[in-house]
Amino acid sequence: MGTLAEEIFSHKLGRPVKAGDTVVVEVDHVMSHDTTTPLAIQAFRKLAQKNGGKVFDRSRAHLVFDHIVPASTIAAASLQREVRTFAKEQDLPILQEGICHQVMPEKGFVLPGTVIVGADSHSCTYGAFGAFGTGMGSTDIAVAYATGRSWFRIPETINVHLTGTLQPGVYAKDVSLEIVRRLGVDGANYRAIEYTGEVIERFSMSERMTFSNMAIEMGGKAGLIAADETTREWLRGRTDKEYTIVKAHNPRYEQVLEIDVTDLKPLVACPPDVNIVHPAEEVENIQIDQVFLGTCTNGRLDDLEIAANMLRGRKISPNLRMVVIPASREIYLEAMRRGYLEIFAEAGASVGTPGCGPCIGRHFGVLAPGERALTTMNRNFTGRMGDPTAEIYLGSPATVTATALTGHITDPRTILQSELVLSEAN
Ligand SMILES: CC(C)[C@H](C(=O)O)[C@@H](O)C(=O)O
Ligand code: SF4
Repeated sequence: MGTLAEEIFSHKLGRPVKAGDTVVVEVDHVMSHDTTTPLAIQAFRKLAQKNGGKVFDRSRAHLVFDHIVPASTIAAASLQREVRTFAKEQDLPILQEGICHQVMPEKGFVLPGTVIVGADSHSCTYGAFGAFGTGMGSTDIAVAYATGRSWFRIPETINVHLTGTLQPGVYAKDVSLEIVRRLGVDGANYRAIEYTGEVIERFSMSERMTFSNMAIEMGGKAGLIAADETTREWLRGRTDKEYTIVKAHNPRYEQVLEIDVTDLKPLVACPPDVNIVHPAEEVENIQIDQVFLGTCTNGRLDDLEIAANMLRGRKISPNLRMVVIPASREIYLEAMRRGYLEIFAEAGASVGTPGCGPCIGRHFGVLAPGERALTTMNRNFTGRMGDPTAEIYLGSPATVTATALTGHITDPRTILQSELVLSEAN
């Protein structure tokens, strides 16, 4: 009997546990990336001596290069060389084919009922698969690499229950922003968020990942969605491992937030916090210097498809730049086959290699003082994309693309209205 978080931990431990319990669990997978692995290595070297200096299980430890790839500075290149040396010592591959949170599921490492820890705050994305995924600091990750175990205080759960039907032009990202608006940036501190309801059930894995990904923007430890046939279908061909679909049973939630999505409009989060959310139509006069379509929140094939359908045969506004970065190589290749990359390039966008891109301002697409960006990212913190006086606005791929066409924040419904793309995209 319990919430999805309680059920996952009970399943892992083979005994019933509940929120508030502190447990030590054998983790299923451990992940760190190019910017967090160097620190983890330092801690690991101290900790792992008695293990013969080896990671607990080569098949469950994952080094991903995604944040600054290919390296853009000498400092980044040097740190990456350090990680490569470590990877050789440990006989571990380096996964350099996209954003960690996209690549981990694609490789079949994220399975329902499992526990996954990552040295990145958006490791909560794995919750979309009914896995307890959470971010940890590099030292905790070093412990997990050395021992294969982590300790957890099982979190209380906030249930976000979504009903109704989305209007054309309104997407999973808009609903996610509405949830942050209602709960606030610390409304789920140390809690798990469990997303339920007919809207979630209808959503694809990609859309579900957008929700789970943004749980941390409310302080959430995890953003859980019970696995179902949609999950099974997505995982088919990606793993031959057995897994158990764990569900909540008579859960006792700390709080329930019900949202009927029917009247929601396209939304934009304004700087400097993700919960400063306004309907796009109310902030339409804001001029934008750069739009960015990508990241672990919205850099997947369906996101690119929405943008490609809107940009086909058109040019972006001469007053801004557009950067498009597919979240993984798999997505990049499929987008290429479908002709999306060609549409982006012909429209005037810069298409980048899979990875985090401009998301943390350390690769390319950096903002100058006072510039404004509208992006599909999950965070709009001050200074994140470059100069601290630059401003970051967040929206759906459709809102970002509509804005690319006009040069100022634009409600995508004004562009989509007369188009077939409306019915295709929803
Ligand atoms: C660089 C990394 C530690 C960071 C995180 O943990 O989230 C980044 O991915 C981010 O999105 O801000
Ligand atoms: S895409 Fe952005 S939010 Fe996601 S892991 Fe990379 S830097 Fe973090």
